[in-house]
Amino acid sequence: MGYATCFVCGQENDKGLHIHFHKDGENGVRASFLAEPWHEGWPGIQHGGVTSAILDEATAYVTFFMGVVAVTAQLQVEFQDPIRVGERVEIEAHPTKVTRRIVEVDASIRGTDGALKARSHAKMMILSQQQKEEMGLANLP
Ligand SMILES: CCCCCCCC(=O)SCCNC(=O)CCNC(=O)[C@H](O)C(C)(C)COP(=O)(O)OP(=O)(O)OC[C@H]1O[C@@H](n2cnc3c(N)ncnc32)[C@H](O)[C@@H]1OP(=O)(O)O
Repeated sequence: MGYATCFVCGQENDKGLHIHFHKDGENGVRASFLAEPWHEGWPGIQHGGVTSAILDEATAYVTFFMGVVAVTAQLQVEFQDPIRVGERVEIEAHPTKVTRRIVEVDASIRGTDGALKARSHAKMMILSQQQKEEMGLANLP
């Protein structure tokens, strides 16, 4: 699923996070992740950029499963509680508003006990055929 070389989900990206996202209900997305030592910023704490990349990807998978080619135009992240190295977290995303060109998505990361670690609100812009061509994505559905 997704793209083999993607930094977050690509199974062929040696340096990637290798997160497997799956559909949850009609439009939702779910995944799980274990923070490793090489994902830290401050000692023992997952880097906020890694957290943001995971939220961005979960958001993108909502549109991916909708069958449109979209890019993140806006991503607003709240970091609520540190994600510790060695800690498993659960990731979830779902659409909140769909218009002709923009899909708004809420995503969250929680501990296995359900405690909120981070959440985001994003706007995904659905690309026109011309934009797909300009970005080299014309061969995608
Ligand atoms: C399977 C998973 C694959 C992995 C995917 C990972 C997801 C990603 O991280 S994608 C990479 C990161 N994102 C990007 O690189 C996107 C870079 N940005 C762009 O390419 C462009 O700015 C793009 C396409 C978002 C918008 O460009 P464009 O379509 O020309 O916008 P434009 O025509 O000016 O505006 C259209 C409307 O959207 C609005 N808009 C444009 N940009 C934004 C924005 N950033 N935020 C909010 N609204 C915006 C405009 O205000 C306008 O609204 P209205 O029609 O009401 O006036």
